[in-house]
Amino acid sequence: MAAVIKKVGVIGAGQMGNGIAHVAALAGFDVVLNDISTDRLKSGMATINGNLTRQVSKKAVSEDDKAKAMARIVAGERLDDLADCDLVIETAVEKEEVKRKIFHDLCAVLKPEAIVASDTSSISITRLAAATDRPERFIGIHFMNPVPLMELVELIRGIATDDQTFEASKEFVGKLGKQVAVSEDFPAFIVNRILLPMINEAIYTLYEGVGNVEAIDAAMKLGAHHPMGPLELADFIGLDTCLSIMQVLHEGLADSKYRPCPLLVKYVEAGWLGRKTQRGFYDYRGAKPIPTR
Ligand SMILES: CC(=O)CC(=O)SCCNC(=O)CCNC(=O)[C@H](O)C(C)(C)COP(=O)(O)OP(=O)(O)OC[C@H]1O[C@@H](n2cnc3c(N)ncnc32)[C@H](O)[C@@H]1OP(=O)(O)O
Ligand SMILES: NC(=O)C1=CN([C@@H]2O[C@H](COP(=O)(O)OP(=O)(O)OC[C@H]3O[C@@H](n4cnc5c(N)ncnc54)[C@H](OP(=O)(O)O)[C@@H]3O)[C@@H](O)[C@H]2O)C=CC1
Repeated sequence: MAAVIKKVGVIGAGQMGNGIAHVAALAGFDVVLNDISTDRLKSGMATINGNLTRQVSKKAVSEDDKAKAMARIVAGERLDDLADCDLVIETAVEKEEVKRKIFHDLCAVLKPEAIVASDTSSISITRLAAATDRPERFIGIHFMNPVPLMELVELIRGIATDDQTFEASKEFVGKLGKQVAVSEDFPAFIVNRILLPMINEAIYTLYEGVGNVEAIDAAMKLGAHHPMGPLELADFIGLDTCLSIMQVLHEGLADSKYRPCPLLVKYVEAGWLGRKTQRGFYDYRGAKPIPTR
């Protein structure tokens, strides 16, 4: 029988972490949101409040449900605050060494029967599971951005993930009102295996001067009916995350077709990570985004 999940811990209060806390609380789960930074925790809570307020104004959520959801989320600054969670989802930066350290420290305080999951965009679930004391209760639960709006969640089993963990995770995702796509544990899974090479190619198209930022985004929005242009989407995802995913694909599949575009590397080195730092392929500091190339 699948384990019963009532209390969910979320590690990392960035764009994915606050989105996951938002949808879990709205679905009736008790949530503990954790981050190493107190400021990030505060801004994560404020973002959830703002997004719920927007849903109330659109009549997608009632005032009462918003208040109940906010009351279900507790901000916890220490990993100890997650000790009695039934499921903990890690959504810290896309860096394997950071995630491995989190899992090591988390497992020391988390109740043994709890499930541990990662929202990683690309990193091997089997390898991350090996950094825990419970590889059989470890799984990839990969949400899409923006979490409150996107319908899909990928579920990725590591080599040791047991059936109870998979079933409990599937049931949890269903309770959030999302659809599951099951992916094998290959670099970047399904969505990012397809999406990120497209984004990387758009950056090469810019790098080689085939088109400027506006032309490339307009081409894919109007010519292929994508809701966002690939460069706008890269800024939305975060250029650091895009680069990490391309590096995992390049190293994991050892194929030069996944070589990260040098221009993407340059933007990340400049600290121009997209919307989250106010500058990427667009500059977001003014009233309207301005292309940076
Ligand atoms: C990198 C990875 O590992 C995996 C990934 O996630 S890859 C990224 C996947 N995501 C995508 O590809 C997103 C592509 N973009 C889109 O689908 C759309 O642009 C979008 C859904 C994000 C926004 O759509 P839009 O029509 O341009 O925006 P906008 O009009 O501002 O908002 C649409 C609605 O969403 C709501 N909304 C926007 N952001 C929201 C949020 N964070 N929370 C709640 N509601 C939100 C708005 O209130 C609005 O509601 P109504 O339709 O009721 O008016
Ligand atoms: N962006 C996207 O579109 C998607 C991203 N993902 C994945 O989700 C994860 C998070 O991405 P995203 O939310 O965009 O990134 P963000 O940069 O928005 O958020 C990451 C958060 O984790 C915090 N953090 C860093 N180290 C730790 C730690 N040791 N303990 C607790 N918190 C920590 C960061 O704090 P600080 O800034 O202070 O370092 C930050 O608040 C990544 O693995 C990413 O690949 C999955 C799906 C979509």
